[in-house]
Amino acid sequence: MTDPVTSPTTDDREVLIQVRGLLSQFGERTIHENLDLDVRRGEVLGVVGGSGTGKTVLLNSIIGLKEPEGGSIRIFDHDISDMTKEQAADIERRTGVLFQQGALYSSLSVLDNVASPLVEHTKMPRDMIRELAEMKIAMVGLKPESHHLKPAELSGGMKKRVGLARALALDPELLFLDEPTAGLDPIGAAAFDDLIRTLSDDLGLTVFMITHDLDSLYAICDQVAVLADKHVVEKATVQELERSDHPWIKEYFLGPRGRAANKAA
Ligand SMILES: Nc1ncnc2c1ncn2[C@@H]1O[C@H](COP(=O)(O)OP(=O)(O)OP(=O)(O)O)[C@@H](O)[C@H]1O
Repeated sequence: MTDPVTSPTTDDREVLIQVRGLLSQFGERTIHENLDLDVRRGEVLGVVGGSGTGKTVLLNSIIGLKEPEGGSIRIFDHDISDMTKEQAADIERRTGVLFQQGALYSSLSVLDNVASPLVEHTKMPRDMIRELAEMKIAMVGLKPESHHLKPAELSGGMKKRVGLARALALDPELLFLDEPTAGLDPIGAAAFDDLIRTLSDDLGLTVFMITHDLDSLYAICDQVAVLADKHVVEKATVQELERSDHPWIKEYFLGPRGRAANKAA
């Protein structure tokens, strides 16, 4: 089995996220126990696991929305349990998040949604904020006609793109995506995969992406972390995982859907 922490052993890129011995609980229920994970700069990491294995709880723990019951999490080399307000704000600025449901402000236009992190975190003049927001909207492939639309007037794919534009508003180094292609048709999902890969290549982004979408793993992920048995059982390339002996991984990659995704890749 591949060691989730040290694989690949020759990789000396900076570790942007380091999780050690994570313990996550809700009341009596333990979701994570002894979970270790490293995410290195420039990596596009897919996070997979059965439903309810704690992928979103892991994301929320890393970005500080859920306090761990034990273990440590370092992000940009800061221990998240021991940060000043300034350090926390700095990390927030360097991090973009696309939540599963997009989490757009329903009363704000597309332009104002994308501008909102710039308004909150910078002192830039209004004109400059507008210009930057327009740039991000173009970057995710949306036309200027979308600027004044409200979220209720957008398709699922457009909402995801607006959420992504907002996540990119502050030029983050690290991007978290929670099931970005869920709910998209296969063509929309493939287009979104391409967009994420292009952005990560062009901007040198490090990506932490929760997904159930095997096509996305094959299309864009350098590494895949598998959550099972309350921890990361393997972190490796998809090609390495195809040879894993772990029963869930075997079923996932070598079952009918896995074989189809492999063929298509
Ligand atoms: N706020 C909460 N209070 C109590 N239990 C919670 C809370 N948030 C999550 N859980 C539980 O933690 C477990 C892991 O949830 P999580 O959403 O991380 O799973 P997941 O792997 O992302 O699942 P899916 O693939 O279905 O989205 C689930 O059993 C869920 O019910």
